[in-house]
Order: sequence, then structure tokens, then C-alpha cells
Amino acid sequence: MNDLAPFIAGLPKAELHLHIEGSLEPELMFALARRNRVAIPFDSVEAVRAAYSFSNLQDFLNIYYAGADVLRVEQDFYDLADAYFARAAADGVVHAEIFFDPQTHTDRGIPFQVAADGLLAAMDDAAQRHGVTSKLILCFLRHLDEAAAFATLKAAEPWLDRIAGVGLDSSEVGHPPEKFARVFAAAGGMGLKRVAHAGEEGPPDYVWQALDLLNVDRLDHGNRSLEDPALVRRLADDGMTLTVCPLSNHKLCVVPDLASHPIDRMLESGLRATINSDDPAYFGGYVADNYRAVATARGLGKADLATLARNSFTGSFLDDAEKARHIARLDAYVAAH
Ligand SMILES: Nc1ncnc2[nH]cnc12
Ligand SMILES: [Zn+2]
Repeated sequence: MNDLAPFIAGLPKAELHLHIEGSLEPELMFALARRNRVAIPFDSVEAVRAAYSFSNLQDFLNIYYAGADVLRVEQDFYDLADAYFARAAADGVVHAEIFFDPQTHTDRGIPFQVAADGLLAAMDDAAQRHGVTSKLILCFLRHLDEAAAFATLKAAEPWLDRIAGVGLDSSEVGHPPEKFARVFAAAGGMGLKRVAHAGEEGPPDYVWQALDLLNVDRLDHGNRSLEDPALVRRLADDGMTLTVCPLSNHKLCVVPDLASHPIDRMLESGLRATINSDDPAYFGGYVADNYRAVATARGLGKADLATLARNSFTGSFLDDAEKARHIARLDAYVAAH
């Protein structure tokens, strides 16, 4: 399989499921802790990495929210995103649609503007420096209430021309999509795209709710949809894109091991699956690592890998002409390799 590594690295791809706070590498965490004089409960980069062993989503989220505390000023958010784009470009990413969690910052007294302006400046520079285009998606934390989500949507108003959509993340079980139906309707009315994490740990019913009550344009994870054949048919018939995150699924025990990852079953069922890294600094790999991991574990060949990359453009929020341009480049790459 090793011989697929260069093919994967050069394969043009979009990343559609990336939490920018989840790209905070321990080295940068330490540098920002020092720069901002923030205490962190670790005494070395190695100790941070050693703590990254999770039994479920909540285990991970506790560490992820604690890590984000080192992000204090605009430059920190710039440095975070700047590092992600450099790493993504090396993995053949030509377009990224990145999530950020404003409430993780505003609840610590960091204004919305600090996070948004820092990220947007890095996104602008990434287009110049690496030729990587990007869009920003604001996620509501689902463990918080509807009023807090509405307040976040209100805070975002001055930036709406630079925000592509809204998403829903954090602790899934016990926080069904229906809790956010009204805020998603409001976001849709403002012309924003809608995505939601569903079926990562939550039941197929949460995926139905994401489709029918949130009217999502794209589904994040969606693994547990496979338990419901009618839901699989609905997702396939709708041409719904699923942003699947294999290394995340393994680290958060959504699958027991990569050898049982359902990525190829998803493709065979007619689902428009894509490969993404979710929180690469915490899960041990960026997007190309995720492609390589499933290629090895599930025996995927070049045709499957190209389908996954093609799906990433089809499922993006780029306009049709941009999608067609990327897909033509991808097809030319595949024909030449
Ligand atoms: N995998 C994930 N699921 C839910 N919320 C998240 N926030 C960051 N990563 C997440
Ligand atoms: Zn996620």
C-alpha cells in the first residue's frame, strides 16, 4: 500500500470537516501558553500527546476545550490557522471549509471578532501563499442552549459576508438536532449553508432530524445512518454528502478498529462519502493520513480514493464552475497516475 502514499499526497482534494481548534498541535499550545502566560496542566509536549487517549467523544471534548484556553488574541487564531493551511497544502488540499466554535472563546471573554478576524486573515493569506481557498463555518455548541446559539448568530452578523454557513458540534447524545431547529431556520433565512454533526455517537433518529428539522446541506460523520436502511436510501437519493473522519472514528471508539471502518460500505451503498481529519492534532493525522489509513485498512485502490476526493469537491460549497474546474484537474491527475 505504501506505493499509494505519493498518489494520495498529490491527489487534489477538499477538506470539509476540520475544527480549526482541533488543529492546535502541542508545540503551538506550549508556545501560546508561554506567549500569553497561560498555565497548562502539562510539563512537556510529550506529556500532552500522552494524554490523548480517549474512550468516547466527551473524553476528547474535555481536553479539546481545555487546550483552546491558550488562544487569547487575534494573532493566536492567525497562527493556528496559518499552521493548518501549510500542513493541509502539503497533503494536496486545494480547498478547505473549516469550522470554528465561537462560544468556546466568547464564554472565556474572548470577543467573536478576535477569533473571526484572526482566522479570516490566515484564510486570505493561505490563498496567496499556498493557493488553498477556504470558507468559514460557525458551529454552535449543542451542549449549550438555543438562546446561546441565537446570541452567537447575532454576534456573527457583521461577518456574514465572510461566513459560509453554520454547523452543530460538541456532545451529541442528549442534545438532538431538534433543539436547534429554530436557530437553523433563522440561519437558512440569512442565506447561510447548514451542516450538522449527527450519527457520530447519536442514533439514526438524530440524522433524520438533521435532514428534516435542520434542513442540512451536508452531514458531518453520519456513521450510525448505516443502522437504518431507509435512512441510507434517503441520504443516497438526496445526494447528501457525508464528511467521514476515519482516524477520529477510531480514536473516539466510534469504530473498534480501522479494519472495520465502513467507508467502502458507505460508497457501495451509494452514499457520497468524503474523507476528512476532524481534529488532526488530537487524532494523530491530517487528511492524507486519513486517506492512507483507510486505503491500508480497507484495501482501497486508486479509483476509490479518486471517488472520495471527487466527492469532496462535489460536496463543497464552491460554485458549480469552481467545482467543475477542480474535478477536471483531479481527473487529469488520476489519468496521469
Ligand atoms: N468529532 C467531534 N464531534 C463533535 N464535536 C466536535 N468538536 C470537535 N470535534 C468534534
Ligand atoms: Zn467534527
